[in-house]
Amino acid sequence: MARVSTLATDGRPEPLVARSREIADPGDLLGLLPPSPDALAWVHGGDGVVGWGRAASFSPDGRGRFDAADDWWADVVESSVVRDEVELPGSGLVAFGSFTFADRPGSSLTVPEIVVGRRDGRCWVTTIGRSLGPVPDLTATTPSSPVGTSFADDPRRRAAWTATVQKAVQRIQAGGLDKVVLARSVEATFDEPLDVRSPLARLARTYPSCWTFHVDGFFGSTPEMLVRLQGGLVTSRVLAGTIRRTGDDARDLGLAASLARSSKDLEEHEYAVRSVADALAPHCTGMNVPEAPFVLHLPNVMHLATDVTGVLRDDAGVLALVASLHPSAAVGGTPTADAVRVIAEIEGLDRGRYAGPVGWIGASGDGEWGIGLRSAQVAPDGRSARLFAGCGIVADSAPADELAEADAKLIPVRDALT
Ligand SMILES: C=C(O[C@@H]1C=C(C(=O)O)C=C[C@H]1O)C(=O)O
Repeated sequence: MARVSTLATDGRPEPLVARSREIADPGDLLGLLPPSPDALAWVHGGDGVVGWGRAASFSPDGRGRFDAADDWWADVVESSVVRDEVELPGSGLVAFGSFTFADRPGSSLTVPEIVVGRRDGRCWVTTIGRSLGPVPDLTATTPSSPVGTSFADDPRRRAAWTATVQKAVQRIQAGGLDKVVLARSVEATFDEPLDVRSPLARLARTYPSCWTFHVDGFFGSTPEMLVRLQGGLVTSRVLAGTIRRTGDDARDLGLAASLARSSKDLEEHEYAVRSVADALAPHCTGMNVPEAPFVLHLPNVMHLATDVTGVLRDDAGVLALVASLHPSAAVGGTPTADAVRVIAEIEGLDRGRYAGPVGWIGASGDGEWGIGLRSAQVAPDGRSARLFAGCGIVADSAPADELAEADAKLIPVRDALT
């Protein structure tokens, strides 16, 4: 089932006209966003795309949501007229999107009316609509900081989650399962409706090596690239295996070395890399799957990381690759289908878009989709947000350590909201 919100009388998307023009550097991309829930963002180290307005949108749901989105996008592209004077990833016609983790309603693809992008020192603006629009005024505004944030994370909820982790450990020890990724959520409330541009700016400043995103109130800064397709090159950054930082650099280096030698973490990592490599293999030739991971250092945690690459050998667009990859073992478990069933049974949480794919697609089918981690979903009235974090549970996981790891993964959004 899917709902198309922009329809011509024949049931197809209305034709759009998109034009991208190079512009002088407009400054920080996130600073240009208007104070509106329509704001869309995907930025990484100052580069990326931001957008606003709604030229067209689509809300697919259920198991077929990726294929439905891919078909809708093909129709939009086919019926549109695109004049791209920039020809960089993210210029021309683009849609931003976010998909639910589970086969449920709540996913969306949105073609904005205005997109502003930056890549390697070049900047552009794209206007999208029923007819050719003028270049808008691009002025930065200062977002309002969150007011009166409080988090509901009492000892009872924390104990309930460690009991769930223990349950997962028992299920794994009983056989048939290697790993289950369990998540928890913490509700934040605010005295005034949240201006999401404020946490976005904080996240982008503090986590420049992550991808900072916002789609329909779902925001965060993810370190994990589910898949990027660019000019036939496929890339995925797989993360699994985590250690908390202490704030003492020398000690953290020692911890990074122990992470790279930890058989529990290496095994957990291997499951995740395998699931990505196996999902990409039918679409790729010349795949490179490094034998050993590197350690990715973030301000709050360190992860074992592997960049898997390949050359596209079929005509799949990035959404078809997303469909093959989701959910990876990094956010589901191993074997993934069984692990996802256990998650539905014991986690007791509607993940919504958390741990689902989030990113953008261009007219050629290229695009970038991260996994929606280190994230939160803002309520429609802006007065509360639900933060999410999860951990890969294996046979010898200790529930208290997993709780501490989940706390460390909540830090980016928590800090950005206070
Ligand atoms: C599930 C999350 O993170 C995932 C789980 C990891 C782990 O268990 O070590 C590491 C990175 C992510 O793939 C999260 O951040 O919520």
